[in-house]
Amino acid sequence: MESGSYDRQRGALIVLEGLDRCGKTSQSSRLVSHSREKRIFCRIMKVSGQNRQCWGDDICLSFQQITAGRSNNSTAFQCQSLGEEVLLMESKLKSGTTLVVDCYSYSGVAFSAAKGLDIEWCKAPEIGLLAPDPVVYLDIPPEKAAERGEIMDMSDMSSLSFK
Ligand SMILES: Cc1cn([C@H]2C[C@H](O)[C@@H](COP(=O)(O)OP(=O)(O)O)O2)c(=O)[nH]c1=O
Repeated sequence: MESGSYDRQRGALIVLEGLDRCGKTSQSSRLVSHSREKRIFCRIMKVSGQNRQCWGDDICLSFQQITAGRSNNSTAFQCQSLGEEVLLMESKLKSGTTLVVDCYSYSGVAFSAAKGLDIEWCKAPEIGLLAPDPVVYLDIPPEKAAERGEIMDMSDMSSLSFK
C-alpha cells in the first residue's frame, strides 16, 4: 500500500483478531488515524454479531459469528445478509478504501469450535467472505485481558480448548 494514494487502487482488507480487551479497538483507531495522515482512505468496520449498528462514518457489518448455543434461525438470518455485506465490502475495497476489521470470521469459528462444535461445520457459513490481506493476531494472556475490565467469565475461558 503506497502513501499518497487517493487513487483508484484497491484498498486493503486488514483484519485484527484476538481476545476481548487485547487492544483491537485501540489499534484499529491508531491504524485508521495513521493511514488518513498518509492520505490513504481507511475505515473501521465493526462486527456486531446479529445486530447492525453504525459508528459515525465507520461501517458496521454483521458477519455470521456462530457461537455454541445460538439457534439455527439466527444463523440463517445472518447468512441471508452475507451477500449484501460482501458486496458492500467489495465496493468499498474496489473504490480504494482500506477496511480495518475488528474481528472477522476467525474468532467466531475458534470460539464455537473450542466449545465443541465441529470446526468444518463452523467454517461452512464463512464461505463467500472476502479473504483478508493481513490478519493481525494480537496475543495477550487471558488473565491480563481480564485485568483490563469486566469482559468474560474466566472460569468459562478455562474450559475452552484452542488448537
Ligand atoms: C492496547 C491497550 C489497551 N488497554 C486498555 C484500553 C481499553 O480500556 C481496554 C481494551 O482495549 P480495546 O482496544 O478496547 O480492546 P479490544 O477491542 O480488543 O476489546 O484495554 C490497555 O490498558 N493497554 C493497552 O496496551
